[in-house]
Amino acid sequence: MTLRIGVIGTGVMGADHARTIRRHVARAEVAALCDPDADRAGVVAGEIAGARLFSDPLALIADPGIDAVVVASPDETHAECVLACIAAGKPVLCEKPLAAGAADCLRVVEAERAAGRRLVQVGFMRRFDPAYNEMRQRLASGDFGEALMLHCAHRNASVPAFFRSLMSITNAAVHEFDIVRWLLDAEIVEIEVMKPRPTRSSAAADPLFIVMRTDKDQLVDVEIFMNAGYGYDIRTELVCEKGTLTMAPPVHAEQRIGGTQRFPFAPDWRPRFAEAYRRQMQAWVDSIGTDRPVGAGAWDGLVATAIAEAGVRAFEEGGVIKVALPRF
Ligand SMILES: NC(=O)c1ccc[n+]([C@@H]2O[C@H](COP(=O)([O-])OP(=O)(O)OC[C@H]3O[C@@H](n4cnc5c(N)ncnc54)[C@H](O)[C@@H]3O)[C@@H](O)[C@H]2O)c1
Ligand SMILES: O[C@H]1[C@H](O)[C@@H](O)[C@H](O)[C@@H](O)[C@H]1O
Repeated sequence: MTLRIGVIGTGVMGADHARTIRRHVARAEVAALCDPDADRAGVVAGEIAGARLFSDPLALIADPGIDAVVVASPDETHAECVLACIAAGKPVLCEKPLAAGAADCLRVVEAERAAGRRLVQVGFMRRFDPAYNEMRQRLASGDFGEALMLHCAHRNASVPAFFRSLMSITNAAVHEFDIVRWLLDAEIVEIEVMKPRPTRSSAAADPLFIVMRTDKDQLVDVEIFMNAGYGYDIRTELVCEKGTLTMAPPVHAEQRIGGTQRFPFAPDWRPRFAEAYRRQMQAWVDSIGTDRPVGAGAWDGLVATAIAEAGVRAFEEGGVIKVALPRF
């Protein structure tokens, strides 16, 4: 049976997800697209035969011709859409962050628990990235001993148009908050956010330097640089007792020309994580109707946003802030 997916938001990521489903995902089709910007939705619809157009996300979610939903609208719209999916009993793959704040994430966690089954997956696609998976497998092999420290850098060529200053923590670094927990199989317990001299190419506080401690006493640092200029670059180095694991940038064609050797960088995240987006979408589709959920769930979405909120406090107040999580 073909899963009929409705995609909410047809901007950069919604369009990318719709194209990924159409080109690369088996047993699924894009049955509907929704965006208040009819021109944007129309461009994507032009590439996908038979996709119906909606302007109201709640109408798309309620439509009997839709089996499952991808939410790729702005962060502050996620919670309402995901809660409506849970109420309609429809599986939803929601882009990160699960919601703009931890209180809304908690509403989602509670609604899913009340529904009694897993319906929510959060689009922390790095969990499906081949490079991160290899690092995790090698760590699990035991050959490297225990992980002690993790160095991360998250650099964008330029800041996305919709960004406000601390979205570098709530929208960008939230990827590291999730992948660090997944990679180290540990919880982040405290966070500090330092501000070096800011770049002159941005009005916002950029870059930021984040230091976290896990419940296994490991230290993690994350450089977040939203206006790095040269390209999209995600770096990770895991320091263990017996060796290190460094994520190599996926280069498709290393260049040697004019007496130089070049490693080209993509302008944004789509080429870097294309395989992760594809694997994430196929795994989500395949998991629907089974009792084997994949990827990050609503609780993971809540934890990542709770760490982000502690990070925002650390930025504003200075010093080390403990991460507070609700208990059930
Ligand atoms: N996983 C990733 O790597 C990744 C990358 C980029 C963005 N994102 C996330 O994806 C989401 C979308 O980001 P983007 O870069 O595509 O933004 P975008 O601004 O390019 O697109 C957002 C689209 O949503 C539409 N929209 C606004 N309100 C809406 C509503 N209520 N219902 C339906 N559509 C609505 C807008 O008109 C726009 O077309 C964000 O939550 C962002 O954090 C994730
Ligand atoms: O919203 C985007 C997206 O989540 C990317 O994956 C991330 O690397 C960017 O920093 C962020 O701006």
